Amino acid sequence: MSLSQFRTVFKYEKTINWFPGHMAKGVKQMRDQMRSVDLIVETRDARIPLSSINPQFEQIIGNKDRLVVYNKVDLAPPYVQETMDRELQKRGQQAIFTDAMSDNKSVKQILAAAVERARVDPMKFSQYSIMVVGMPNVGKSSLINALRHIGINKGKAASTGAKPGVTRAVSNRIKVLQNPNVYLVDTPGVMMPYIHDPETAIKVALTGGMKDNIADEIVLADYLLFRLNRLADTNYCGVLGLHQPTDDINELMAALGRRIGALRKGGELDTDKTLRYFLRTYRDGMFGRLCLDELDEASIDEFYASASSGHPQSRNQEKKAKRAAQRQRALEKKNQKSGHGQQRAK
Ligand SMILES: Nc1nc2c(ncn2[C@@H]2O[C@H](COP(=O)(O)OP(=O)(O)OP(=O)(O)O)[C@@H](O)[C@H]2O)c(=O)[nH]1
Repeated sequence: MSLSQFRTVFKYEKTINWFPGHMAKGVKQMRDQMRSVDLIVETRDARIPLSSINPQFEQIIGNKDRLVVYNKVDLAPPYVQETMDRELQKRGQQAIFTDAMSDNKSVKQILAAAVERARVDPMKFSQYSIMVVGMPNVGKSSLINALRHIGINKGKAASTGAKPGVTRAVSNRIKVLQNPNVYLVDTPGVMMPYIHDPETAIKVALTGGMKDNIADEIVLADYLLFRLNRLADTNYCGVLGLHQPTDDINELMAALGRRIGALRKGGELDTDKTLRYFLRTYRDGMFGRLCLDELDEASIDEFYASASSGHPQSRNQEKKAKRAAQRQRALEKKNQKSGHGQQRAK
């Protein structure tokens, strides 16, 4: 079968939601501290320039001065920068594109923007405060560490990690520059309380924005395969050692499992190991620089139109989301308690 005969739509109806207690608490802390902050750096993931926009931040940020930072540009194709720069300008927003891990020059632009603003107001010169917000795992803490290193040549101040949800509370102020004195506040990654579009949730999970056990990994892998084929990007065949592109995730798993030797006793395929390998290969950027969102003008306009209408959430969905969040919090509390209990019993 050739690429032109492959699926053109991805059928999946279930939405995936992840809004644990620390996020609800984080939102409250952000709101409480908003008044003492001069600038919001809203961080997004350049691989999913639209899906990493959390409309909840609109309510939190309000009219505060905002800088949009698209991080992880090293993993996204260059057209993301051109397109989103133009689209944000149209909407009166300033965007900066960064690679927090290996491009200090890109990160420095955030300091330059802060200095420019602090200079305008002498009152702010001695103390200019920035709050860094964004969805989980977009690289907020990595950016803060990079800024601190560039600004005052000091080491890590914020914990980072490949898994989402490393930062669990709003941090104390972290100094990143002297004269003007610029301080940053790190915040926990915040997900939308309810993601109404299943595809958006899959993209966020695929790029590492949700805990792995929240989403069904086979669905993530199947979606990734679908996207790679839709992009007509068959680079994955070479990377994974496949003879030809396929539209069938089970076929891909079987071939890949054999190739990497992910087999259980008796020669049965170790699906979990193979899935993890496939997802990790993508997340490490081995398939090339890919954008999972459609960035044609019509899709972008549609996204903003739907976002500005408040992503209509039915009363039922709203109630469902609240109940899911409550259940998640209760489960976390229970796990914490049983964890303490086990520690005491040791
Ligand atoms: N390739 C690439 N990886 C990055 C970049 N920035 C951060 N990372 C990686 O992305 C992962 C998440 O980074 P963090 O800085 O912990 O993300 P965070 O937004 O603070 O995460 P939460 O604690 O979930 O809010 C880590 O494995 C980082 O090494 C980047 O610009 N490029």
